[in-house]
Amino acid sequence: MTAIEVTSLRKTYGSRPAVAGIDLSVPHGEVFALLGPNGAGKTTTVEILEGHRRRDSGEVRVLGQDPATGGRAWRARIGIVLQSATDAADLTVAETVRHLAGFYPRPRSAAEVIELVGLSAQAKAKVRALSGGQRRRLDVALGIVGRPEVVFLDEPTTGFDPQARRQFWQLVRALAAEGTTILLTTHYLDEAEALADRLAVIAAGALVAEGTPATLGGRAGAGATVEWTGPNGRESEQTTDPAPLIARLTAAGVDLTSLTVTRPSLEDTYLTLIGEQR
Ligand SMILES: Nc1ncnc2c1ncn2[C@@H]1O[C@H](COP(=O)(O)OP(=O)(O)OP(=O)(O)O)[C@@H](O)[C@H]1O
Repeated sequence: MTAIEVTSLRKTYGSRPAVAGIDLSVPHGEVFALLGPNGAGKTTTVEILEGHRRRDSGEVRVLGQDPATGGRAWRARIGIVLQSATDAADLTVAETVRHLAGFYPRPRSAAEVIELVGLSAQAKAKVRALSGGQRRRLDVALGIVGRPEVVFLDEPTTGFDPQARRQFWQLVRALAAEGTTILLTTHYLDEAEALADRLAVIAAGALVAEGTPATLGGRAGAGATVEWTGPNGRESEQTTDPAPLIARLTAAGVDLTSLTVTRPSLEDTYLTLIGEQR
């Protein structure tokens, strides 16, 4: 059974379609990334899946349940990290996590979650005294304390420093290794590439491409650029099959340490896909 199933999802605000017929299918245990420019419809889609927003039409199932009618038991199996930060509160980090843990039937221990998100040194600090990035880590802690089967992460690492981002990636991998299904939105293409088993690009409310990080938008079959230093200086050639060219260059005595083979990055592919929509 799939963890998340979406068919012909539509949502319009006023006369403006935000989600204009999206189909998605995410199997159990997969890390799935939703990419797309500002206003593409990612948050709207995710909030409908979380049961936080009503759809106009289409079918949605999360863990077999329609989120629009999901009850408390279903909600306890879902973890949510919203785009907006946790409300500033007078509680400490540990108190906040413990408080939320009390709403779940089989929560992780507060100390474990605080450790997982790298906030142990701040456990006794008041939430309102945290920095923006620390506050975001607390959001993540609150999203996973209930040991959810599906976690929705909407731009989870916005405001993280590079070290915190890498730490967060480890956390996502650890959750995935435990079999947690993860739906992630991000504007960081390196993050999508590092974490996602599969990804989808949406633009103007429609899905424009779907695939693995290696195959998205025909990336695997895209040509490579081979560059080397020859007798006439720096030279380059585009090819879909670099091996014969490299063999030729080797036979011609080209200095191999000068040789580079580059393929379009995920960001190149993404920008091409988005550009085609404009
Ligand atoms: N509550 C709302 N009322 C009216 N319009 C809305 C509302 N929420 C979102 N929209 C509009 O719907 C469209 C999709 O917004 P959404 O927040 O889903 O995009 P997004 O892909 O998550 O963008 P971002 O990357 O900036 O977070 C946008 O045009 C936005 O202005």
